[in-house]
Amino acid sequence: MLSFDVSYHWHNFHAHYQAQLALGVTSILGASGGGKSTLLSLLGGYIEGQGSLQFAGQELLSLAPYERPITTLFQSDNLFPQLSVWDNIAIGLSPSRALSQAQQDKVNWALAQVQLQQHSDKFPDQLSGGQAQRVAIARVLVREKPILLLDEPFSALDPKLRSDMLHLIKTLTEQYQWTTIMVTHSPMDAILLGGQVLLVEEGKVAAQVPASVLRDPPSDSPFNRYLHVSPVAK
Ligand SMILES: Nc1ncnc2c1ncn2[C@@H]1O[C@H](COP(=O)(O)OP(=O)(O)OP(=O)(O)O)[C@@H](O)[C@H]1O
Repeated sequence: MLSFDVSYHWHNFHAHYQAQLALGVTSILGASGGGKSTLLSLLGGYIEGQGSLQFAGQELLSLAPYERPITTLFQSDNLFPQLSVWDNIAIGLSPSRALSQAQQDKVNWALAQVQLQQHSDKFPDQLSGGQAQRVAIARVLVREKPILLLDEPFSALDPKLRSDMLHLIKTLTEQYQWTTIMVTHSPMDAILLGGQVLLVEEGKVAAQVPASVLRDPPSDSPFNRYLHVSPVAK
């Protein structure tokens, strides 16, 4: 269980997020400027908030990003351009990339999980956008952190690749029992991933529902405003 009760202030933007997230996937939806990325940055430790952030009984808010049981996957720029695919994954295990045999086996295993064994000697500028994100996912795999934060990681990909990636994240989250939190602008992505959905508005968690509710929200759902569904028309 990941639970948070965190406040953050930036000029006129006053946020106070509260929620409890079970294992599995949670998507974060909400209008632009509502505070989705700010919430993710607070969880990852990239900005400083006040309050409490607990995972499996441990308080995380006072920890630096690298001390938290968290990996973040950004929209792009997840890879080091001067390192090969192999080294980009190896660096998740050791900053020096001097790996034991067991660690090398793990890199190979992660490459196989994302089906990039043939590409291990390539460099990021030789990869497609989807391949680059799969390398970043392989690094998430070897790091073995139980919480994965995704900030619109697949929005630059074409629809087929995007749905492949979402399936991969869904499968890996179930297989490794991660707590995965993804910011997205697409209700369809949230439905595809399943799990829970948070609606973030004006710096608050305005609603938390199972993703399946988005298919046909009840007439009094706060999601209607966001989805542009008129309660009268329903
Ligand atoms: N460190 C910061 N620097 C600049 N703006 C900030 C910062 N922290 C918060 N804000 C403000 O916080 C508000 C929420 O922004 P945030 O990026 O979290 O929203 P969002 O829901 O992710 O939006 P979008 O969907 O457009 O990415 C904005 O008004 C933004 O200007």
